Amino acid sequence: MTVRLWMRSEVRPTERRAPITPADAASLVSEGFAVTVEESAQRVHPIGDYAAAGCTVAEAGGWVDAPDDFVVVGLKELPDDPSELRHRHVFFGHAYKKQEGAERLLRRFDAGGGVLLDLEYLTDDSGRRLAAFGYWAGYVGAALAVLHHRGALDAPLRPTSVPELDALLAGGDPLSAVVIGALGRCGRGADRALTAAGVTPTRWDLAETRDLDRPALLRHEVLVNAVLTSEPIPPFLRPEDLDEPRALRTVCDVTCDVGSPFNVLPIYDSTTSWDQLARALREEPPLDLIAIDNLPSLVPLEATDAFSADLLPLLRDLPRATSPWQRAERLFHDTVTAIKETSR
Ligand SMILES: NC(=O)c1ccc[n+]([C@@H]2O[C@H](COP(=O)([O-])OP(=O)(O)OC[C@H]3O[C@@H](n4cnc5c(N)ncnc54)[C@H](O)[C@@H]3O)[C@@H](O)[C@H]2O)c1
Repeated sequence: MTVRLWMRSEVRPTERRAPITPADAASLVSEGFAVTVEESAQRVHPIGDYAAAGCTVAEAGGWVDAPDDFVVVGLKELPDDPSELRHRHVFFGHAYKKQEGAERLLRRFDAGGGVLLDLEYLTDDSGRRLAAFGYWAGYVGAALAVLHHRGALDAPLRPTSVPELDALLAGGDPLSAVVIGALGRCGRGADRALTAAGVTPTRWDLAETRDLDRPALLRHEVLVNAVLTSEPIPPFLRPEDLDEPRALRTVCDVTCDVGSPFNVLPIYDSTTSWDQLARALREEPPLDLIAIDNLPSLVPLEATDAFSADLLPLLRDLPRATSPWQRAERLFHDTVTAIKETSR
């Protein structure tokens, strides 16, 4: 049976990324998938490239009326309507950590008989995520940290590209930087930006933070935090550490776990944004924080291409319902069941 995919347009006007590139859509079409792509005013790849790849073009928001067997693929949130969701949807639902609106979203699926196959929970057998934007998030986070530190960046930020950022990073004054979570996706991306800036960072991962040396951390001018932890660990910096002697002037928290019990940087209480890039945590000596939670959207082309390359093999496996898809579906059903039981 032909698997029919429907790539929807994103609701957020600043979201230029897409989960599937035209080239990867062409591969799917050549392998027997039917791929429909909605028009979008802001998507980084033009709709004509998808049409040329053999995709059917539909108007923005048309997925709502698509036949039941379509698998609807997107990245970020769905619009508030319809109230009942009857398709299988692949996107980042942000629905399993008690986020705002999570229960309402899951109830919409339950009411319509649809299923959320959450991109964040497509994992291999060891629990590692298979499709993620981390590399370019870390790259952009470190690039913003360096450029802000050098006074070379003005808000509001606008989507740009890696060659443009590389050019801005090249040739500035040397600085000292530490990346924590250096071996992960974001950490490796941060390393790339720092290298482009002529900086060889101190690279810390699990082994180097086991016996945390905070004074050593504070001796760096720039900190890029890129850890992913699923258990509470001692914070890397606490508010009182900021009043110790320090060279540290700029913190970029790529992890952005503000408000979570796993937060390793409980030195701030709200994120920054494209409009307000940085916030002062201390005045004398200064210490600025960057904590932007949609970093990869700032390099939409590179982020889209990398993500689609991750997602393509998973989409190919969709008809066979391989274990990542089974786990994602089980998580959805288990969570919906738990919600219904607690509200009984
Ligand atoms: N701000 C954004 O726009 C954005 C975008 C994508 C990802 N993220 C976030 O960035 C974080 C990292 O994501 P990732 O894909 O790079 O994860 P990852 O799993 O690839 O890497 C995380 C790294 O952190 C390390 N780590 C874990 N605990 C540590 C500790 N106590 N000390 C030092 N290192 C430790 C791990 O060993 C690993 O190398 C996640 O929280 C993710 O949600 C943010």
